[in-house]
Amino acid sequence: MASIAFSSFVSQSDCTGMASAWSSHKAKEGSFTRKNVIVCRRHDQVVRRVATRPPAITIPLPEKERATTKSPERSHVAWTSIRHPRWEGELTVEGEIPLWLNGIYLRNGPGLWHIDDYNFRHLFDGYAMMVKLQFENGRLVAGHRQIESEAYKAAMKNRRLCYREFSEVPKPGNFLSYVGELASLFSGASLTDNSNTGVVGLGDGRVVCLTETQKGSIMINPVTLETIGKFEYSDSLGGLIHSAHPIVTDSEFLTLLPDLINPGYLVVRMEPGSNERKVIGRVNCRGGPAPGWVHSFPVTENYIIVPEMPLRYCAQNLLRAEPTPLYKFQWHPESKAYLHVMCKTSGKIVTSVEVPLFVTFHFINAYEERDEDGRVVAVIADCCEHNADTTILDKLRLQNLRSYSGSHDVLPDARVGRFTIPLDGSPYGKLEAALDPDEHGRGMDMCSINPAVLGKKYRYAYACGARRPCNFPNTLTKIDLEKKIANNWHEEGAIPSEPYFVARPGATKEDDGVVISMISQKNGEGYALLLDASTFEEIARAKFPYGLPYGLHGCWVPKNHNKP
Ligand SMILES: CC(=O)/C=C/C=C(C)/C=C/C1=C(C)CCCC1(C)C
Ligand SMILES: CC(/C=C/C=O)=C\C=C\C=O
Ligand SMILES: [Fe+2]
Repeated sequence: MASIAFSSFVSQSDCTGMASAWSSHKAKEGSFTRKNVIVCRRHDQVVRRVATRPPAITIPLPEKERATTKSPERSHVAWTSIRHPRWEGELTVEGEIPLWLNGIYLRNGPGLWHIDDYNFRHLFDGYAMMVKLQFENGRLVAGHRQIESEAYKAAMKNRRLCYREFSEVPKPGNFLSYVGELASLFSGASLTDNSNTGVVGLGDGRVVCLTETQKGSIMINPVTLETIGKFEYSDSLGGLIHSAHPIVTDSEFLTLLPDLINPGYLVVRMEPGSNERKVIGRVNCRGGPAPGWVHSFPVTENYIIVPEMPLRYCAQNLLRAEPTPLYKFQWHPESKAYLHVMCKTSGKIVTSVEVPLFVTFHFINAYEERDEDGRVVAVIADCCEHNADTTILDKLRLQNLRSYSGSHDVLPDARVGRFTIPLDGSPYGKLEAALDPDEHGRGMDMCSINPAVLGKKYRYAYACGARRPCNFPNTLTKIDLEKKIANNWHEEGAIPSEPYFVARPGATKEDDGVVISMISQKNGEGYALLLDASTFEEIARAKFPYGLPYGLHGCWVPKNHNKP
C-alpha cells in the first residue's frame, strides 16, 4: 500500500446489512442514546446538527462463544474483553471537534483476554484489538476490529491457546497439533505474533501493528482496520524479538534487536518503502548474563540511547511453563544499569555510563544539552520510571487489576526519571526526578510528546498519572518540565488510556494542538475524549455504544498522508 486516502467517510462494503445489524446491536447494548442536535456543555448553545442514525455494523459472536463469554463479576470494563470482533459507526459528539483535526487516530491494545471459559492471566496476554477514531470536518466515525494474527486465528479455530503469549504457554499438544510435530514448543515458531502493543504509520504510508516479537509485525488498513498481512523483514538479521517502540518519523524507522546469545543489542534503521533493516551499530552489554529488557529507547538529534536495564531477559524463564513474578525476565541488581550513547551516523559508541538502578517501560524523550559555545556537554533522557521496583510488572495481572475495591491504594509510585549522561568521559550518569512526583500523583506511564520536539529540548509531556486511592493510573497529566508542575484531568472511576498529542497544522507553540484519549468508565461505558493541549480542558467527547477495554499505544495518520 503506497498511500492512504480516505475513500469515503464510511466504506460502503462495511455498511452492507447495516440496518438490521444496527437494530440488533441496539437491542443488545441498550445504552446508546442519539440526539440530532449537539449542545455545547459549557455554553449551552447548539453547535452542530448531526446525522440521525449512525451507520454501524456488528458481527455477532458465534453462539458457542456468546454462551460462555464471562466477564468476571463487577470488574471494570477496562479489564473486560470486547464482546464483538468488529464494529463501526458514527458517534454523536458533545462539544466541538476542531475543523483542522482531519485524520485517523489508531489505538492498539489487548481486547480479548479469554478463549471460551479459559481466562488469560496478564494484561499483556490479550489478543490485539485496534480502535479507530476517524475525524473529518468536525465529525467522528469510530470503530474497532480484532487483528487477525496467526495466534488469534488459531485460538478462534481450535478454541484453545496455540502460541506462547506474554505469560501464557500452550499445552505442548495444543501447539504441536497446530503447527506440526517438526516445530518444537521451545523454538521461535511457538512464539506469539499477537501484535497487541503499538501501531505506527511508516513514512511510506504503511500502517504496522507491533509487539515484542518480530513476527508480530502486522500491517493493517487504517480505514477498515482489516488485517493485510505480515510485515516481513527482508534482511537476514534474524533474532526473535525487538523493541515494541521503534522511533518512527517520515524518513526512518529505528529499532533495537536484543542479542540473547552474545548479550548486546543491534541498532538498526529501515527506510520508507523498504522492508530491509540495516545495521547502524552494535552495543555489547556491560553486565549480566543477558541483555536488559528494551521495551523502548530514546533518541536525540545525533544520538541513539541504548538502555541496559538490570531487569534482563532470562533464558530459563522463557522456557518455563508456569510464569515467575517477573515472567520472561530476571532482576540482576549486581549487574548494574547502563546507558550507551551511539552516534546515529557512524554507529560508534560515544559514551557508555553506569547509572542508578531503574525500571522503565517507556522513555519519553531525550535531547542534547549544550554549553554557551554550542558544544554538546551532556545528553538528557527522560522516562516513566518505577523507582527501580519490578513489582509493577506483576501488578498488571488481570486478577489484580480486576480485584480493586476502590478504597485502598495499591499503585506503586512512579516518577519522571531524568537521566543526565555527561559526554566528558565521566563513567557515571545521574538519575533524578524531573519534578516532584506528587504533582502527578506519583503515578506516571503511557506518555506522548509533540513529535516536532522528538530528540530536541522540550517542555511538555502528556501521560497517565494518579489520583489516589487507585490500583492503576487514573488521570491524564500534562507535565511542564520547565516550570516543574503538572495539570491533571480526572473523572471519578474512569480509566483513561495513553493521552496522545496531535499538533494543529501550522502551530508554532509546543502545546498547540489536542490530546486524544479513550476513557473506560466505571458504569461500564466508554467515550473518546479530546482535550485542548494548551489549557488541558475538555473540548469534546463522543460516547461509544459499548464500554472500552483498556488500550496501550496509538498513532495519528493524517488525512492524505503520503498521498501521491
Ligand atoms: C503488551 C506489552 O507491552 C508487551 C508485550 C510483550 C510480549 C508479547 C512479550 C513476549 C515475549 C514472548 C512471548 C517470549 C519471548 C520474550 C518476550 C519478548 C517477552
Ligand atoms: C500500562 C502500563 C503501566 C502502568 C503502570 O503504572 C504499562 C504498559 C506497558 C506496555 O506498553
Ligand atoms: Fe509500551
